[in-house]
Amino acid sequence: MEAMKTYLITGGAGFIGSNFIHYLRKQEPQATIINVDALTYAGNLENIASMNEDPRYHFVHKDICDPTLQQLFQLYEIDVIVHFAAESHVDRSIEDSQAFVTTNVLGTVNLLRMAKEAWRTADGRYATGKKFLQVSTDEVYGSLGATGLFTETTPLDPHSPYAASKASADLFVKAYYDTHQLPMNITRCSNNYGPYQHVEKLIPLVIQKGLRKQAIPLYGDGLNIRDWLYVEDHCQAIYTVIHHGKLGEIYNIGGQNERTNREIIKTILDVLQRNVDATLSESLITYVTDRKGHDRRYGIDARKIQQELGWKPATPFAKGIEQTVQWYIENQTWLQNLKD
Ligand SMILES: NC(=O)c1ccc[n+]([C@@H]2O[C@H](COP(=O)([O-])OP(=O)(O)OC[C@H]3O[C@@H](n4cnc5c(N)ncnc54)[C@H](O)[C@@H]3O)[C@@H](O)[C@H]2O)c1
Ligand SMILES: Cc1cn([C@H]2C[C@H](O)[C@@H](COP(=O)(O)OP(=O)(O)O[C@H]3O[C@H](C)C(=O)[C@H](O)[C@H]3O)O2)c(=O)[nH]c1=O
Repeated sequence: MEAMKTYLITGGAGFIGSNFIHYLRKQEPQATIINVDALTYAGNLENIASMNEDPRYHFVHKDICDPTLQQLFQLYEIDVIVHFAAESHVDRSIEDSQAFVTTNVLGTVNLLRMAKEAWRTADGRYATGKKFLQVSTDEVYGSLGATGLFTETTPLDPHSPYAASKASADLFVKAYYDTHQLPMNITRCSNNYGPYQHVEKLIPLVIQKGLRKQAIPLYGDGLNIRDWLYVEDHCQAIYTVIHHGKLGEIYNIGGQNERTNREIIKTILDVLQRNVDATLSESLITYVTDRKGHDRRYGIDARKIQQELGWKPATPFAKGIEQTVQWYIENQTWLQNLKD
């Protein structure tokens, strides 16, 4: 039987990190889970409140740039680092990119240095079972035209400061593998949706505005395309890569579910009309000035993870969006309690 693992999760109070902690606990009831989160505006302890009584769960309120995090490697025999913590919102990175460089680049390098120090043995090798999992994004590849998909060998061509900071972090993770053989994988996923996502992001924003009958801002011509994946499917993909991913490899993750932003908004309004208010109308959609440098289309070729590791998305979009809208309807106080 495999020994119980100890996981260091960064950013576990955010959207995907908190969903991952719930997913991991279901898969491994005995695993030790350490959640390091600085609780920025995007971190919310309510997302993981159900873990509070769990004796094998430990919350550490710290910044990933803090060098004293090294102490955690003395306190615990950490096996896997799942690195979610990041400044994650493109619009904020356009306003001011400093925090993106600090957290996404310098914070990642701090973690890589600590993992190398803690995990490397005197002969320069690493014990089996150690892994640094860098949770990255398809935005590092830039933007697609009308055809084609991002593969793992698509050249990096980030456009927003957010994407540039994630691409830079990915390159440091790769450099630690190439130079120090630090055991790692990088995953690059498309747009996620589901419970606990901050209202600054398109899908929760549309649900909130719809519930309040307020104008829904749609950037540019509304025809930019994203490839949407239900967050639990992303969590399952990450878990699969942790356990079966070949060291040093990059895996794209996506839902084969491309939609225009206009289509996404209409779908959500349709769910709200059926469940909450039959009078809601598309007239709430308000075209606003486009995002600067707005990537036109993302589309993921996920054949590598599907064929080599056997992962595929389990949640059809119609089902995922219905249960997501339902979750926000039932958790409106969660929406109101968010920090700006
Ligand atoms: N949201 C998406 O659609 C998507 C898609 C692909 C990849 N990703 C990547 O997944 C990861 C998680 O994204 P998300 O949408 O859950 O983000 P999020 O903004 O919801 O959560 C980020 C979390 O990181 C924490 N954090 C931020 N700076 C920190 C610091 N310096 N030290 C410690 N903690 C810090 C925040 O408090 C928060 O809990 C990110 O790395 C992001 O790049 C996101
Ligand atoms: C907030 C908002 C967004 N939009 C548009 C802009 C995008 O074309 C699309 C989705 O925007 P959002 O900011 O929700 O997500 P992306 O910019 O695609 O980035 C997201 O997906 C990737 C993979 C990550 O890696 C990011 O962390 C994550 O935030 O809707 C609007 O039209 N109006 C709005 O008010």
